[in-house]
Amino acid sequence: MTHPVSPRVVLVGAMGAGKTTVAELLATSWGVAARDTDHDVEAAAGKPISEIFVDDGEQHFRALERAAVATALAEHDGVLALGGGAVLAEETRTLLADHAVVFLRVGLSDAVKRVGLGVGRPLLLGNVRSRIKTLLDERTAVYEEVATHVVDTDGRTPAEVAAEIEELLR
Ligand SMILES: Nc1ncnc2c1ncn2[C@@H]1O[C@H](COP(=O)(O)OP(=O)(O)O)[C@@H](O)[C@H]1O
Ligand SMILES: O=C(O)C1=C[C@@H](OP(=O)(O)O)[C@@H](O)[C@H](O)C1
Ligand SMILES: [Mg+2]
Repeated sequence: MTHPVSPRVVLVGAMGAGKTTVAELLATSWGVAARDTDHDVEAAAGKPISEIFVDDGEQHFRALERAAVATALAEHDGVLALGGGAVLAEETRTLLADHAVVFLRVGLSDAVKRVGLGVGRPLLLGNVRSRIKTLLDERTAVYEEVATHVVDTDGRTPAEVAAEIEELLR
């Protein structure tokens, strides 16, 4: 790791992979802080993600997200969860290149079960299943590209996923 401050691990993957949930579990286990770029974006905008999309558009959300990721990578030394689309930005992929990055892999059917109606996730408006399928098809190769480790989450509890990450990074 070439940075004075760096997250112990950065979690990437699709909506419903469990990034936010597993980040909290890992951080608790390690006695460090969990941080989530979605929360940082909401704090910066002063409103929930769904409202940012409606009021300001996805492009504005992505700009706030790029800035939130860059700041968090530079100053957070705990566990960092990204939003599912953060890795679409080339700038973010470049910044991730010298970090420990775990791709939490989730298949279509578990992802659909976990996100429910998709409330709070504006990209899932409409048919949740077909939206997730499209996003998995478009993005899986990108998650693989940025990852230093891959962990399967299908049929496993968040605690099991967190335990595997601890083992991998031990
Ligand atoms: N391994 C898992 N098994 C079952 N449910 C999970 C798992 N991981 C997360 N969840 C649930 O799925 C939903 C989405 O999880 P979340 O952590 O917000 O995912 P992400 O941040 O990757 O979109 C939450 O309700 C969470 O409790
Ligand atoms: O995949 C995406 O483009 C998005 C994922 C969401 O985060 P989670 O992956 O934590 O749900 C959130 O950043 C926003 O709704 C867009
Ligand atoms: Mg999340």
